[in-house]
Amino acid sequence: MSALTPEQQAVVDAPMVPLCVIACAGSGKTKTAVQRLVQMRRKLGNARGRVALLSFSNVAVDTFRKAYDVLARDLPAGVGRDRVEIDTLDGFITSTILRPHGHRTMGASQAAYLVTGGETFLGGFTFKTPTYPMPITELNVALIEGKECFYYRRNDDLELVANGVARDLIGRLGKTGAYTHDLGRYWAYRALKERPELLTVVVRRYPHILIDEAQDIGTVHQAILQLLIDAGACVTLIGDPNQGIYDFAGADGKFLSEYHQRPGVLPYSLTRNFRSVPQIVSLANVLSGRDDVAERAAPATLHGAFFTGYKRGQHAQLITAFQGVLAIAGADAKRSAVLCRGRGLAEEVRGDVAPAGQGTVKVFAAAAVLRDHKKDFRSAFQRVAIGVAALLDKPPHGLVSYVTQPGTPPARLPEARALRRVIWAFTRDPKAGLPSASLTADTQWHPQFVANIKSLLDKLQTKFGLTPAANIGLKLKKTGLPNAALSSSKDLADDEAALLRVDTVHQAKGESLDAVLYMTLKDHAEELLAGVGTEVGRIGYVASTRARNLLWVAVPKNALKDLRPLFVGKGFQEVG
Ligand SMILES: Nc1ncnc2c1ncn2[C@@H]1O[C@H](COP(=O)(O)OP(=O)(O)OP(=O)(O)O)[C@@H](O)[C@H]1O
Repeated sequence: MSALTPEQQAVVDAPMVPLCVIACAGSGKTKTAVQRLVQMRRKLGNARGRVALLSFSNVAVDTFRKAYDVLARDLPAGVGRDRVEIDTLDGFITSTILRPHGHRTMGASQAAYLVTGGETFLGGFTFKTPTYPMPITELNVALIEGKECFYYRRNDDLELVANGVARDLIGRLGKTGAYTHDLGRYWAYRALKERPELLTVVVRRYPHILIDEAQDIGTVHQAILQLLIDAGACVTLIGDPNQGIYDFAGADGKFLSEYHQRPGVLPYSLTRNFRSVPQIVSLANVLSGRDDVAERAAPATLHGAFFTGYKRGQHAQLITAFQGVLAIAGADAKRSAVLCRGRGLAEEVRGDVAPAGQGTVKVFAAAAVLRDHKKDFRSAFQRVAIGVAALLDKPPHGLVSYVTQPGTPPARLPEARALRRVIWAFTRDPKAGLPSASLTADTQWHPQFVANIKSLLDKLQTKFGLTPAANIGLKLKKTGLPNAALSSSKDLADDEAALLRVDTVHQAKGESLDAVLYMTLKDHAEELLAGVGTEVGRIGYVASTRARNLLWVAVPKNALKDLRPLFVGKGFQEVG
């Protein structure tokens, strides 16, 4: 494992008191938190009491558990290395408070159990709204300055439910022992608040609690933590307030950002970004008003932050262009993504995504399979265009999309139509162009392909002035091709199925991606450019900071004129 930086080490070695660690994107919070856990365990020796390391997603918990298993092997014998609890915050609340003790507060005769909405008996648990009755699974709780507040969501708005009505309904359901995700936290809070002896037991068992991604702590979580803190728990928070994207759940990041103001809490910060190239770290600094440092040097391949326009309903053209650039930037399509602010847009875009390959020769090999096996000439052509662009030295921006999409090419690419004809001819011709997928891939298909693609590249140079890339020999290596007919290769069939992933930003939280295409509507882009003051701004910030090498922000074409100066002002370059 790589060495810790001095600022990471300072967090790990800090005294055994509550810490507030404010960290930038890509700063290695995971590594720091798990090393801190090991160090705490080491310092505690055989003392009774467990240390809890809590986060918000199962993926994060899994990563923590694996890392702890490895690191804990170095703990000296006799140290209570098993006295740790690694879980989600909700998992911890459920297993330590709600399941064993919740039923008493709920007035139930059996242990508390989760309901998710499909249970038939829930039909009797609804609340009135101005339109139609809502099921109790839609009822949410917040605790604002110690006061309970009940609400449900209608589209993007929060609608309040009268306290008396909500309490009555929750109480009735509670008597059956059932709780929903949201109500589970509420009952756990009430159990701790109403039974001081229970609070004492929990704090004695968990005197130290570390919380990662602490910007996501919601209001009921906060109230539970406050009770634990008041009863003597030593709580450390690690997170990035600029990545708080659960405002709607009452998590506005303030609990984290103001935590250091409390007496006895020591402030720490992590300011070195290990994930992104310097250009993307600079952009993140401009957006967040921070001054973080890029640990990585700029690579020789295409990288940085770009913006471009797209026509509504024509996502395919944009995504094809992005895929063309992925190959040029050496980004792995499987570790890249198209990200959207909301689920609706993600679904709309998902319908349009073209297949992605891996490595330039594989792009062509997959094209041959698509043509000969699936008779899908269009996709084969698209693949060939992507592959050809990847073999050129600085291909003109937008080359792939202008070659593959019908329509008038721009003035700066007058040759796009003629190029289209040449690449089509190559795609269709198994003799002088893309060899047949029925040939043995490594011994027959590959040599013929290399000869034909080289003569295509010669033609592109003499006719269109397009120069082949310098490392062409390397790019045309046959690595990964099987000693069997191409069309029988399972690997390639899998590649064909592999789509460039389209997700919401929320789904990509915590990830590192080679390249990100953040697909926006005008207001999403405006808020991204305005910084991290709003939730949509922070969603844009999270999307941008997932990118290791390449970030494209796409806006509807009709918004481009208004937004161009703003993008340029923040340091983005325009695609093409
Ligand atoms: N000291 C270090 N030396 C080298 N690489 C490191 C170091 N610390 C962290 N990293 C690497 O930095 C990358 C980012 O780390 P991580 O995913 O934990 O970031 P993060 O702080 O959780 O980011 P975000 O909040 O943006 O999701 C990982 O690839 C990790 O291995």
